[in-house]
Amino acid sequence: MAGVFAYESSEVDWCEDNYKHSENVVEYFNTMSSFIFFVVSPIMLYLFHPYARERNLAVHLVWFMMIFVGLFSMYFHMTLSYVGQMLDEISILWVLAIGYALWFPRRHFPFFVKDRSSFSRMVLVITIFTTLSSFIQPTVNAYALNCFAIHILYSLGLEMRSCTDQRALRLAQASIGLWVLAIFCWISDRFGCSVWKKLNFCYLHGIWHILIVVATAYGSTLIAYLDANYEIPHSLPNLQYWPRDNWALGLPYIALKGTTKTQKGC
Ligand SMILES: CCCCCCCC/C=C\CCCCCCCC(=O)N[C@@H](CO)[C@H](O)/C=C/CCCCCCCCCCCCC
Ligand SMILES: [Ca+2]
Ligand SMILES: [Zn+2]
Repeated sequence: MAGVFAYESSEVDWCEDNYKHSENVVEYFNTMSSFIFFVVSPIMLYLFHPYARERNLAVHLVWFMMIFVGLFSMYFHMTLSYVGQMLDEISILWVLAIGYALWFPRRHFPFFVKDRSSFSRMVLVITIFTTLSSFIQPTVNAYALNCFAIHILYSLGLEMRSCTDQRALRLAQASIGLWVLAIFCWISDRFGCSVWKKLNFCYLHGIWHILIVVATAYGSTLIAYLDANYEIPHSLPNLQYWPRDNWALGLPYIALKGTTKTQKGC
């Protein structure tokens, strides 16, 4: 039993050299780069607040859970233990489940689902089942999680087809661009390690951490914005950037401008 907590008890070992900078931390850069979760999550909790107050305070669960994803990611890379890997992957699964339950567009619900509460209950049952199944073959979990990302991109593509809102379109391009870069780093670290070792650059998984957190900040704001246009159009949702609206590298958020119904472009 204690073996599942043992250092390097996970079958996964990322490209970064083990114990290079510390005898207690297996992958130092991968562990430290997970700190980005603790920086971005509180800011996103703050930026999501006006939208969450209007729509549903449960929205805060997404970025609240992301703090735990960061914590478990740090623990995983510090130990490369089996428990660390499972906590890291299962926490990502639950963030995705919360995102689906909150934001999956009502008009795309399966025919037998009548409202969002039934849909959320269905997501809960599937997530519990998937959590239990994740212990059967832990090495395939990460690939299965990435398939959810592909489904999110597909659903976003469908939504954006009829969108004429330039800010939303720009945010979609940025989110997808960041996700593509992130997934390139993740796959390259997994399968191209020998090449990166020759180049003496084994930090791609750490870079993935940074890119995927920013992609999630961009992507979740865009999804929430599309949701706000359908669910709370009277609050006139508007996309802005923090800390300054004209700063292209800021974090996006939804500003609510009022209470009059208007026709939007998405
Ligand atoms: C309509 C549905 C809306 C759902 C939106 C919810 C979006 C947030 C979902 C997930 C957060 C991703 C957190 C990533 C944590 C990375 C930790 C990590 O690096 N773990 C690795 C091991 O250390 C592990 O191998 C990684 C496994 C793969 C994880 C795949 C995550 C999918 C990310 C989905 C991102 C959506 C971006 C949207 C872009 C338009
Ligand atoms: Ca390693
Ligand atoms: Zn990681």
